[in-house]
Amino acid sequence: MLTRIGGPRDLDRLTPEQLEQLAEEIRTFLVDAVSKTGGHLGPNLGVVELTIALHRVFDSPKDKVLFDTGHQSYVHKLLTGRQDFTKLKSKGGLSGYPSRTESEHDVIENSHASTVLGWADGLAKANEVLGRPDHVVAVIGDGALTGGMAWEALNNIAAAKDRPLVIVVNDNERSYAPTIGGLANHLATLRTTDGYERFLARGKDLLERTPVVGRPLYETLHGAKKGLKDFIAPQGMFEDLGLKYVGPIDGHDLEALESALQRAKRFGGPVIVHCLTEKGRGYTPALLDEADRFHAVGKIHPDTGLPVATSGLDWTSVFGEEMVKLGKEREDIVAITAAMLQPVGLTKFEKAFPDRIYDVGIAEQHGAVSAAGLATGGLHPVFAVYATFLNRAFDQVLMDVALHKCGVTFVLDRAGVTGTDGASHNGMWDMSILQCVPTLRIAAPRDADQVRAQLREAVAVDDAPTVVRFSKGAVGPSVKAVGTVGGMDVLREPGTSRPDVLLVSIGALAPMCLEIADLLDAQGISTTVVDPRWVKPVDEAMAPLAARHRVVVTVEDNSRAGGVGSAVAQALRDADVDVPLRDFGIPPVFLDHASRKEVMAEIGLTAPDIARQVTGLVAKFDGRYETDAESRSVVEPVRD
Ligand SMILES: Cc1ncc(C[n+]2csc(CCOP(=O)(O)OP(=O)(O)O)c2C)c(N)n1
Ligand SMILES: CC(=O)[C@@H](O)[C@H](O)COP(=O)(O)O
Ligand SMILES: [Mg+2]
Repeated sequence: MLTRIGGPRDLDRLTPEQLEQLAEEIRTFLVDAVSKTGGHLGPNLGVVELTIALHRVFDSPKDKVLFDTGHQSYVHKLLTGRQDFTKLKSKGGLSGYPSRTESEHDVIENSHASTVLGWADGLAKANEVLGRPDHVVAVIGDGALTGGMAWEALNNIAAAKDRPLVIVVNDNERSYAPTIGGLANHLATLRTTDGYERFLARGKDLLERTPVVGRPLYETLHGAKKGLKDFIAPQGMFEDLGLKYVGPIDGHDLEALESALQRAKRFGGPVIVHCLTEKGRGYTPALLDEADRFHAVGKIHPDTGLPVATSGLDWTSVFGEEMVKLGKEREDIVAITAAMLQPVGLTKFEKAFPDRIYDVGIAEQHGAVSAAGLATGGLHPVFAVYATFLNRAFDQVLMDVALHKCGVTFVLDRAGVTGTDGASHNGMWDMSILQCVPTLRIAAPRDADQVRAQLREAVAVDDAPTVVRFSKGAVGPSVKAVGTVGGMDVLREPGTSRPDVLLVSIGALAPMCLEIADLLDAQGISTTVVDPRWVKPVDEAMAPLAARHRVVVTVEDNSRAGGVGSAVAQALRDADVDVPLRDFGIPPVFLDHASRKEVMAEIGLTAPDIARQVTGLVAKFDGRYETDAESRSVVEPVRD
């Protein structure tokens, strides 16, 4: 059945039995395909019937079918002519999210949550201004609904009672973990609405059979029905906003879904269709996964759901383990997650200190502001969040945390190129946007030992924000310092008092920088490799050290635009050290999905690429030195 679907209109001729068969085939396909490639298996298993119904009731691409976060758009892809999942999330294969270059049916490409309603509001307004009778349908998860932007949009959408817009709430009661907060509770009461209806029906029947008092009592109660309903199932929130509410609908009942979506389509104004779905539906290993219902899996055995390959020690675990130790040592340390407890490594901390961890939902801005409150209240919050998701909380870091001198530590996981989740997931902006936050300090640990050490240094700062940022996946080899200069670690001495290159190695790129030094050495070029550890502010010893070299090279897993390289260059200028500097990093472009290794090669962040360019650079400058040679090296030996 599935292979006969080349586009949404092929769904129209299917009988109810064939639609059920199609749903079954899609689930089988998803488990089979995604177990081979990895991806968002759980979320997509939960939206099979919903996506089929959406594409039967609405006419994409004329009607716009939008997905929040986009990780649950695999079924949409299958129904819109894309059924080769063999290279899902790999270079040259399908993106794990909607992609305009893939299909005219795709609109929102970024994977940052809670934006779909804003998009929908804009598109609906455009239809209105341009007189287009087309529909806009926005699918938003209960998790994404915990993001503030969703409510900013709802507030605007509700203001236009006659502007058609269909909002489908895909309510599976989970982000990764069960969704938190007042909204989740509200949605939960709505789920009991049909229980409420049964309660009313029973009550009416009983009262009508009760002689004398029954009827008048029923009339009184019926009059109180609105109040009663709001009490038992307060769906008033949406209706009070001026939004028509349809639901709750069984999100796996194709007939019920189509009927509700047809009603919504005809409504002629903003309408919410509240669908109850099951994340991981139809696949037992996902349903049994209490942590996150196989929200995002790697390659797994399809029959057991067990990972095909076990990964070694990863950055996230090193952080998580150290947090538990810190939690035992300091009662003032609390943790914050934005709906990603397990992915950011706080599961053990939560088990050890259940009263000292806060899951704020997908609400990074609130996470940052509440951290300012926690710090002002005498605690030291550690907000663990993916680097790319902190972008949206920049103003809160600047104006709430830093301006008020709050001791808050932001731990940025997935910093640098992550690759397979595409452009919006790379943690490539943090060391640029945070450069301009006064008093904020940034640590970029190079290995597990440095994560532990720098996390401790960070939580020791109680009057300014600190940031500790590290990569995705397995942590690299331990890289020992051979000396120190100022607060910086020397990873390789040049072996001469007249070294050619000062190579500034940032964070996890230390092994690559040592490889660059080896390649330069083979060319007869001497190199000092230094790891600043704290990249913001630039260490005071950097400029004098640079002055003792012919050229300076910085290498970072962050955008070149306003990154550490720019900051070092500025520090040299401020110190009147006029040594040629080349900064290597991520170009300020959106990077197509591919493996991290492939992306790093594409952007030239590899040892051979950089060594080749540095060789040319050294040859270009005739060796003019800023300072006369001093007999003694400025490197302090590491005392064991
Ligand atoms: C701003 C932002 N923060 C965090 C994430 C990570 N993330 C991706 S999907 C997800 C959960 C989404 O839950 P929901 O909207 O209910 O969709 P479901 O997976 O349940 O279908 C989270 C937290 C994100 N994509 N964007
Ligand atoms: C869609 C989303 O934002 C997350 O699910 C993300 O894809 C997970 O990324 P990791 O696989 O790096 O944890
Ligand atoms: Mg959900």
